[in-house]
Amino acid sequence: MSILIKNGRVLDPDTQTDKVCDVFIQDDKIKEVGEKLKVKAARVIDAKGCFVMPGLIDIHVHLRDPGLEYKEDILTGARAAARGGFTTILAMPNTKPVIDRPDRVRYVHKKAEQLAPIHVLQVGAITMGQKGEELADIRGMVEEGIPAISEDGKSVMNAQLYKEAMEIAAACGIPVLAHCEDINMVNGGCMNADEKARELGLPGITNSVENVIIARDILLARDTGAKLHLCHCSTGESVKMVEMAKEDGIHVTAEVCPHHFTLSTDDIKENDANYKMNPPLRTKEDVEALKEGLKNNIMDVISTDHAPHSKEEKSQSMKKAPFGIVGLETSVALTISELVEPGILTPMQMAEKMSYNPAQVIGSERGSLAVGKPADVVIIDPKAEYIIDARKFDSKGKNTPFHGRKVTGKVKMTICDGQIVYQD
Ligand SMILES: NC(=O)N[C@@H](CC(=O)O)C(=O)O
Ligand SMILES: [Zn+2]
Ligand SMILES: [Zn+2]
Repeated sequence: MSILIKNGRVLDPDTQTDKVCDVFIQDDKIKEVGEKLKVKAARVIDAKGCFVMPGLIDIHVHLRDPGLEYKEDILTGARAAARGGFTTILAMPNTKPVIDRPDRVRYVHKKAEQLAPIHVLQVGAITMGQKGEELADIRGMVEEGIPAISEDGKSVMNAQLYKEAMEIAAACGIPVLAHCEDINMVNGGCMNADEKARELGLPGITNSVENVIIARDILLARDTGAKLHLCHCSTGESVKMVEMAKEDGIHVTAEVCPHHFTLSTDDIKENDANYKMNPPLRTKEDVEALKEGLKNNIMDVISTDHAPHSKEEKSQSMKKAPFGIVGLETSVALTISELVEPGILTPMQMAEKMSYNPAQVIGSERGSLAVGKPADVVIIDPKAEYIIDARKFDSKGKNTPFHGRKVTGKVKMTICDGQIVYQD
């Protein structure tokens, strides 16, 4: 099959292309990029007024498969991703059982190959059962194709064990995706520790809960030479520490999730657990620091931390409900509405943070529209206005604080390996 995407604003960080032109796809590859291409194509798409970017890459997703399929499964999660403009996603290993062995990685990759419209890569856990006691078979899982290791959902609190894992990751050439949370400091907290928490009578989570582990992980990355990627950064201090680490030449990258640059603790509605996630929504000052960090490229990646839960689970009180919100189907709209429209990020920076940079973190050849690359492409109308309706999500998870929010920016089409996998 051949596809000609005409007249879009092509934004490709890899080739530094930002101009209105055409993209010609033949079979599963980018065949030609240029102005007014004279080619015969089976399908011609008019992308006038739209962004044409390399397919988006989300390196932080929870697919809940195996074992928690009532929240999400590989097929529904991958469909939600395609609808959100993503052509590659990384699935975190905090499933049931935990993905801590090669055969468990194989299960996900096999099922994804059979069912998923996009690329699903399984991340391996760091310790057996995420118990923090003994290392998982990291080398075995690398042979099975994991692009990274992570203990996401918690931190490996034993720094010596964690350091050993980082050494293995460094030797294998894969990054460590770090969830930074000192579990001893959480103390039952369920939202940011601030005036609002006192008002609501809820126990708080301080910035230090995150900051102390970020500091530790950066120091261990320096000692081990491991590639450290900091997940869901939420504090102003995290931005400062990442900046310092980069100045020192330490291999560290960092991500910010749309909810952390869109909402602050002030937006929390009383006893609505759709505002409960880990790390929690922080203060306006933190939000400003995250935006500034994204703008000046200290923060490299926008990831969703798509964390689906059932309606029953999220209908519980702020105290009782599990942490996490869905994000695959709202990320593009929030990034455009909150960062691109107000001029904080250029459209090119959006392509960097949602596609090219995440590809670099995991050493993927994707995230590029260079000739010869896999034909993973997303077409986005940056001017389309609509109201987010969680009931229309392909994800099983409807747990979002953004239901009913007016946004700008809509995914019109997602193409993966030359196949149209989503069309608005
Ligand atoms: N972010 C969350 O609030 N929850 C995630 C775990 C995690 O990403 O730490 C989950 O698995 O539900
Ligand atoms: Zn996490
Ligand atoms: Zn997560």
